[in-house]
Amino acid sequence: MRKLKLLLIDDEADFLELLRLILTRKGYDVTTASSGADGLRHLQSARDFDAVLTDLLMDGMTGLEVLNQVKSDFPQTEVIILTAYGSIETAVEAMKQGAFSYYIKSNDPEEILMSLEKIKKILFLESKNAALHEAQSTGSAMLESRSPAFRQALDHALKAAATDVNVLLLGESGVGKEVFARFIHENSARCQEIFLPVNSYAFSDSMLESELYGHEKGAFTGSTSQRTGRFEAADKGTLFLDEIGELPLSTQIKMLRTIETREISRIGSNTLIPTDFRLLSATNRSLLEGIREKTFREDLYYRISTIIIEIPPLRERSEDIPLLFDYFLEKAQREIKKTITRVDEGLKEKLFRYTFPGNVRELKNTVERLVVLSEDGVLKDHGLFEKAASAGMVLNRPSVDQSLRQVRQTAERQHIIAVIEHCSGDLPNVAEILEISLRQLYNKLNEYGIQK
Ligand SMILES: Nc1ncnc2c1ncn2[C@@H]1O[C@H](COP(=O)(O)OP(=O)(O)OP(=O)(O)O)[C@@H](O)[C@H]1O
Repeated sequence: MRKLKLLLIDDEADFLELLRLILTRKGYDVTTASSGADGLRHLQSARDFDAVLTDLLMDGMTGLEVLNQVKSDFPQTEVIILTAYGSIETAVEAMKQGAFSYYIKSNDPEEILMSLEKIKKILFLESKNAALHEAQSTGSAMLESRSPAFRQALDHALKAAATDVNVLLLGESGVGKEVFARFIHENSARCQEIFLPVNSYAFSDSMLESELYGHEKGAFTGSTSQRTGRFEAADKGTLFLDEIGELPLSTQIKMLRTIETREISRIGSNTLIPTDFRLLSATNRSLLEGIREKTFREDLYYRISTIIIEIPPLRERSEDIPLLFDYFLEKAQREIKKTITRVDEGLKEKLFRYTFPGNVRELKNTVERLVVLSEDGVLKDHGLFEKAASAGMVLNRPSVDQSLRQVRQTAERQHIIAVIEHCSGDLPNVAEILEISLRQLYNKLNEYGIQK
């Protein structure tokens, strides 16, 4: 855990220096100020002190005034009142006004250390709870599926959750790789511990290493305080590395060692710190191609991919669009606080035939947008798909690396599912519309893995 950052305020220079020495030796990061006004200037410029220790009786601004100012401007910062024996009553009054504790200057300094240890524990629990809350608040998902390929992926995820092995999640952007990672974590023995996502894209190469490994104060320009990295913070829990294909080669080498030894050292330190994390990774790029092009290390690939789970794009499980649509519609109504009483029939048809290049994320965003635009409880398409088409996202537009056969199969599969939905599962009727025999229809259903 990082050092607590303290501000000491006292106009008695000798006592200030003595306390500074004691606390610095105990490993605290200490700043001193000789008056209340000077202290507030430090607070305003640094803004991230964990605790202020202030004398009560000072010329100019008193300790009580400092306390009130801190509590109104920096409510997260705790205040410990330092006082001489004669003014205990005022110190007690300070506690009523929000001080964390008070210390009588003639007593054993051990008392101050105990108060600071308590603050440290509270801060640690708060940060852990915040991370856990963040992890759980986005944890809900719609994992029911009629698609055999998606159900198989889920089944593999559940089996992987029962073990502690490294899992690599593959799939296009927006298919739900992070949703799967959370699902694995929540079904694993580590479910009570932290789930920590890191997106390699979000950081520059140099920042990424410090994000993963942490750093000591002064390890590089700008590192003004010590920082715990994600590998260390994920101890006992699960670390989810998204976009792993984007890792720079230097970080890949370092990571390989970390995965093998389960030890890290912060940048600027040689001390090895053990950490027991479970690693889940994801990418929407071909890592095998990366290996061929020498942008991804083969040894790291084998380390992170004990189990590989491939999540199909939404266009290959379009039978799930109605389920997902209902799920997101319900959610959007709750969040946006609008009630939808009717969905335009034409809209459902269009949604169903659209290929969703942005996958589940795009479906979710589309539904949210339509709920916002809805009037009188009616959900209409508002020309959204025409706009998408004119912007180049033509309905059913295949990606350029697909063969004609693949394009034909995707289109056929979607069309068959749409007609089954239209005929409420009446297969003879479906065969008639498609102008094929019932036997040919059954063959197609088997070929495309469509549930009847
Ligand atoms: N099965 C699902 N149930 C509910 N929401 C889902 C589901 N799958 C995806 N989503 C939603 O779609 C969005 C994208 O999901 P997620 O971030 O997991 O995708 P991803 O594959 O990791 O994307 P990227 O590669 O861009 O990081 C999120 O808002 C997520 O909540």
